[in-house]
Amino acid sequence: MAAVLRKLIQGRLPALAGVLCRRSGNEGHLFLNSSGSTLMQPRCGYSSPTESVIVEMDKATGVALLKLNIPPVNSLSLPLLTELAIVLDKLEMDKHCRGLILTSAVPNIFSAGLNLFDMMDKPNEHYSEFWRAVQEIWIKLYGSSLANIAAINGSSPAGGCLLALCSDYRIMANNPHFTIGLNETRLGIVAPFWFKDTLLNTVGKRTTEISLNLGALYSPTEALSLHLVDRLVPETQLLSAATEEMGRWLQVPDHARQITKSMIRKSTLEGLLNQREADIKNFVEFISRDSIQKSLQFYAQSLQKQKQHIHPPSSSCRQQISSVTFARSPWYSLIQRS
Ligand SMILES: CCCCCCCC/C=C\C=C\CC(=O)SCCNC(=O)CCNC(=O)[C@H](O)C(C)(C)COP(=O)(O)OP(=O)(O)OC[C@H]1O[C@@H](n2cnc3c(N)ncnc32)[C@H](O)[C@@H]1OP(=O)(O)O
Repeated sequence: MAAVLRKLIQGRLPALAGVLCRRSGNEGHLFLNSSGSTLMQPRCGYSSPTESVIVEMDKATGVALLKLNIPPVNSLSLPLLTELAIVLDKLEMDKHCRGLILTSAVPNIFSAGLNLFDMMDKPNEHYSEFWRAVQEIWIKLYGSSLANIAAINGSSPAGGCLLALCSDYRIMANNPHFTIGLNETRLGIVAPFWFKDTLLNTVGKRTTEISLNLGALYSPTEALSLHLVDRLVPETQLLSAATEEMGRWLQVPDHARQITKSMIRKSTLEGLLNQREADIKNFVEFISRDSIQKSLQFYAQSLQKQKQHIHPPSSSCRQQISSVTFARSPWYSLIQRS
C-alpha cells in the first residue's frame, strides 16, 4: 500500500477515532448522532431520528453501506463532516472492511453539497474550521484504500457531486428529475482547485472547462454521456447494482488495487496536502468578502422563494422546480459537439 494512502489514514482525528460503537443485537451496524457528545453515551448509535450517518456492515463480504441521513437535503454541515470523518477513519482501520458503498437515506437527494449556512454570516474562525473539515473529507474519500462505489439515489449538486466523484465507480438512479454537477459559479462562488482536479481527472479537460465555467447541472443521461457517472439503473435496482459492481472490484487483490489507485490519485492528493493552510486562508479570504456573502444570501433566499411560489409545495412539485431551475442546460449541446 503506497505511503500516501496510509499517511492520509493515520493520525487524523485521533481523539475521536474509536468512539464509534457497534449496536448490540444488531451486529455490524454503526450509528452516529449529529451531536458529537452523544457519541460517548452508552446508547450511542441506536435508531434515533437524529442519526446522521448510518453504516451497515456486511461482515460476510467486508462491504460497508454508508447512508447520509440529514433531511431535508443532506447538506454537508460542520457536524456532519466531522462525523463522516470519524466513520471513514473507523472503516479504514477495520481490517475486515474492503469496500464502501456511499448513498443517501434521504429520498430524492444524494447530497445538496456544502451547507450554505456554514459559509454565511460566520466569524473567520468558523470558516476556517469548516473548510478544514471539507478538505479532510475529500482527502479521506479520494485517498481511501477501500474500493468505493457511489450509489447516487438523488440530486447531487456541488459538494454532493464532489463526494460522488471521490468514488472509484458511480452508479446513478435513472430519474430525469435528479441532477448532478459542480454548479458553484451559479452561486457566485468558485470551485476550489482540488474540486476542479477531481472533476478533471474524471471527465477530461474540455468537459471540465465547460461544466465548471457554466456551473452546469446534468440529468443522469447527460452525466452518463459525459462519464461523470459510469452507469444508470432504475432507482429500485440501485443498491443491488452497486453491490454487484462491488463484487467485481473485490475480485482484485486489495494491495494491487490500492497501489494502482494511489499511483493514479497521488499527485492530485498531494496538490492539496502540500498547501492545506494556504487553501484554508484563500477560502476564508474569499468567502468573507461582502460581495460573496451577498451572492450566497441571494442564492439561499432564492431556494426558499421557489417554495413560496407554490402552495402547498408537494415534493413532486419541488423536484420539478429544482430541475427546471438548474438542470436544462443549453450548453450541454456544446459539450456534445466537443
Ligand atoms: C480565489 C479563489 C478562491 C477559491 C475559494 C473556494 C471557495 C469555494 C466555496 C464554496 C464551495 C462550495 C461548494 C458547495 O457545495 S456550495 C452548495 C451548493 N449547493 C447547491 O447549490 C444546492 C442547493 N439546493 C438545491 O438545489 C435543492 O435544495 C435540491 C438539493 C435540488 C433539493 O431540492 P428540493 O427537494 O426541492 O428541496 P429545497 O430546495 O426545497 O430545500 C429544502 C431545504 O433545504 C435547504 N437547502 C437546500 N440546499 C441547501 C444547502 N446546500 N445548504 C443548506 N440548506 C440547503 C433549502 O433552503 C430548504 O430550506 P427550508 O426548508 O428552510 O426552506
